[in-house]
Amino acid sequence: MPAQSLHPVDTLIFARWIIPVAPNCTPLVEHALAIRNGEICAILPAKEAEAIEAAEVLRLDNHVLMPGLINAHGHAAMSLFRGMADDKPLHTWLNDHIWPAEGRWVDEAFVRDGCELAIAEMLRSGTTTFSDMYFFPEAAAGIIRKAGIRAQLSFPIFDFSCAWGSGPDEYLRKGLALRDELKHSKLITVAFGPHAPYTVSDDAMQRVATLAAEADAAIQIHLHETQQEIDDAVAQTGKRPIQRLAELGLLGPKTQCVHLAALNDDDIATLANFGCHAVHCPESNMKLASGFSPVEKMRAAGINVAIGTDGAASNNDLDLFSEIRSAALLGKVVAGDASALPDHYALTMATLNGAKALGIDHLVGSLEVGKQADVIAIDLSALEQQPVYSPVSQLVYTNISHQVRYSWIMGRKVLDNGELTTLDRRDIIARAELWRSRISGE
Ligand SMILES: CSC[C@H]1O[C@@H](n2cnc3c(O)ncnc32)[C@H](O)[C@@H]1O
Ligand SMILES: [Zn+2]
Repeated sequence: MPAQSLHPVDTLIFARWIIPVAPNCTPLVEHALAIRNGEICAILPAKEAEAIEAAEVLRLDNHVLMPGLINAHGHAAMSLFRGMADDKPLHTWLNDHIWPAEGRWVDEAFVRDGCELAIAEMLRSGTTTFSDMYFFPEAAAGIIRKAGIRAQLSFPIFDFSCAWGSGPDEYLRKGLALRDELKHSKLITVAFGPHAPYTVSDDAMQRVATLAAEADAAIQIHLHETQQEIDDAVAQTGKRPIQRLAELGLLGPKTQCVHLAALNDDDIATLANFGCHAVHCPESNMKLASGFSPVEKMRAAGINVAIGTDGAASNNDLDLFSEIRSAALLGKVVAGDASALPDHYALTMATLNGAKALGIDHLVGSLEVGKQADVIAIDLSALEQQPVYSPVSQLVYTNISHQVRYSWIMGRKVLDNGELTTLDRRDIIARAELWRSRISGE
């Protein structure tokens, strides 16, 4: 597109490198990206871009521009439980610590404050889209709107009562009402969030499958997280959870399967046949000693694999760049092959693959003309990144998240030279400390 036809644009960003992710991660050197009405309207060599008129121009020497990161699984409000129950295996962590604490503390105010803390952390470390599965998703939606971040809200469904509702009937009614309320939202989508095979009955699973198909909605579920989950299921039902979900109609191209840290080759073939997406959470899987996800085998089978942090109570941060690095390193160990999970694939998992998993790859996940301007800028001039042979390598293998300087979501600047523009960092920290002292009984 000739530069003259682009006048005027809202934002014009010159950068040393642009990593578009699609068609690939090969960096464009000394290029510029132009934004108009929240969309990317041009990516062109810097020299040509000088002719473009813009309301705002940024010249980011030694920065790399790339698509905002997509955290495909988490429980944002659990940030307020960060560090509360460490060094325990999943089932002890959940049954003896987290579920009792949630029963005691989680209400709308907890979700609002925890969600705001999580979003602030995610924005500061380069995430522009996240997927959340937690109680009071309406409260999360309010904070998401305030922050200006993009999100998928997977409303929770399980067989038990909680502060948000009495059981599957109420969860489905409230979740569908939220989906209806947000149907015109440009930033939020609403998905079904059946918690896990071991907390949702066959009847509730079937209702989720039917209602999600009717609504053409996505489903996100914790699945095959530990070998114990599978052994218990086989003992109780005679079936592996993936097989049971396949029979109940839960698996399909809109199903996002989180963890998958205990899989055999038949499980992988089933997920691939149904076109399911995988969400890999390497740090949570390691911290809870849940298992190893065979990412390379899933990739070879044609499964789209995205990345998530899980909640900050099992990670213990929401830094997706560090998750990318963990995924790349662990992928090599699990495959027994140093060439497994190469840097460009790890970066794609946290961007375009995340967008595909959440069904929003027509909008975000790569820097392409016509896509929404969800863009981040990372400064590669710090000592810890020198020398820069390859910006993709620096992003994946060095400690980079503190170098995220700018972030735009739908063209709106939400991180400006490292400062949040929509949220008050000090106020968020003060409220987190209040929750800590309340929960600690001080
Ligand atoms: C029903 S809201 C979500 C529910 O999930 C719990 N949770 C957090 N992390 C995990 C995990 O790794 N596996 C299973 N369940 C998890 C969270 O505490 C909420 O109760
Ligand atoms: Zn989870």
